[in-house]
Amino acid sequence: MITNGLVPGATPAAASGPEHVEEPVAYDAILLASFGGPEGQDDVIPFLRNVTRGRGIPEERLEEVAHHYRAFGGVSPINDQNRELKAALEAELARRGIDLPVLWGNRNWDPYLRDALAEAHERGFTKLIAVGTSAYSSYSSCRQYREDYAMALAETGLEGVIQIDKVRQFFDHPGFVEPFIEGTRDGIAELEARGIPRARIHVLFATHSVPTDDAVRSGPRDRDFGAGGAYAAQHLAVAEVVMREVGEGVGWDLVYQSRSGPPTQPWLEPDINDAIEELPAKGIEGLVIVPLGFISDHMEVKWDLDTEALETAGEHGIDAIRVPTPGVHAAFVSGLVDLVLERRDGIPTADRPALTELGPWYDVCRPGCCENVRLGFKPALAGLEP
Ligand SMILES: CC1=C(CCC(=O)O)c2cc3nc(cc4[nH]c(cc5[nH]c(cc1n2)c(C)c5CCC(=O)O)c(CCC(=O)O)c4C)C(CCC(=O)O)=C3C
Ligand SMILES: [Fe+2]
Repeated sequence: MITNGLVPGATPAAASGPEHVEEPVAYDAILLASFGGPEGQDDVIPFLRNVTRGRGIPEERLEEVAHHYRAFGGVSPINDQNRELKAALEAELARRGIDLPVLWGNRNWDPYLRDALAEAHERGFTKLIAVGTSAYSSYSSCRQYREDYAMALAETGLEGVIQIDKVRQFFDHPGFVEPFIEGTRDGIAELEARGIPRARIHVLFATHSVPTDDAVRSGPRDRDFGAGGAYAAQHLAVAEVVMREVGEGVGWDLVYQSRSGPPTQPWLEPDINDAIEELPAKGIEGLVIVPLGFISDHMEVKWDLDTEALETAGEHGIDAIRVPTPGVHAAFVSGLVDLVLERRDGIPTADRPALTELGPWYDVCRPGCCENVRLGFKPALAGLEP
């Protein structure tokens, strides 16, 4: 258990992290913002059209993804997971005596962000703090949320009436990382208990692939994070923290999953299945898959990892374990509440917990953060433009 907000031996809020804190704001409510997913077979195609409108996703890819949802009765697990997260946040807020209602709205399916804003307006709320179910920086995980907040305000005519701020990207917040540390420790221990020595165990940290064009533009325009941009750098930094804590003598890599888009468009690689195929030649017998890019066990986890990647491992004679996502882990829920409070109270950067030298991340995104050149410029909240 992390007690002081920092993993022992990990880097505290580093002087090199961004110095960027906003004034305190008396928020009226929390806006839990998520992706959304279908809740029955009839929703599958309309949902996929919502997600991919204007994106140039090939028809075959849509059919393939529709099949994943169909295999689960047309119901994405993500909605129930968000209902549970909302209830857990409410319970934690009540436990701490904090009077902040939680509203829930999605980018791509019912209940939509615009529904949550309409409810906020009815209840007389004018200052919302958004908590997105997305920890890292990239167009899909940062800017697209901010564009959709702006669009939902425009759709409801509430521009200038309701203010929406967001908590920082929380990839290196202890509440998000601790469940992965625990899961990785347990996964390695379980494989050892099955008789596999540490030298023959490998850890693959899995996250969603994104177009390399998006990856290089992730994070602020004026900071250089290397080839995969802030997106890859943040994942690598968090994976290093996890391995430093519990991975002594065990090898690891960062790998990608759920690639979409036309085959001509480069996306981040290697794919997790390709990486698994290489493991037997390296003498690996046991594999721990850490879904580092994800908050809950939604379809990308249930299908791409639990169905496909575990099958690939089995085909190659590798004993594999997929560790849990943060879900409603107590540390994660309480960390999200801490993120809201640090923002509400304007806690200085130096007092904000962050386990990597990249953070604590910005309250307000810097100019050009997480741009998408393919889709062009769209207005976004909670960032400094242009
Ligand atoms: C970085 C990232 C995250 C992690 C951050 C975060 O969590 O926000 C994420 C999460 C998710 N992605 C999800 C579902 C989908 N993503 C798609 C398409 C895409 N994802 C992309 C990126 C990401 N996606 C990208 C670059 C595309 C190409 C189209 C585009 O440029 O936007 C498509 C269309 C079909 C396809 O192309 O695969 C679907 C159905 C669900 C819901 C799962 C459920 O229902 O349980 C979740 C949580
Ligand atoms: Fe996605």
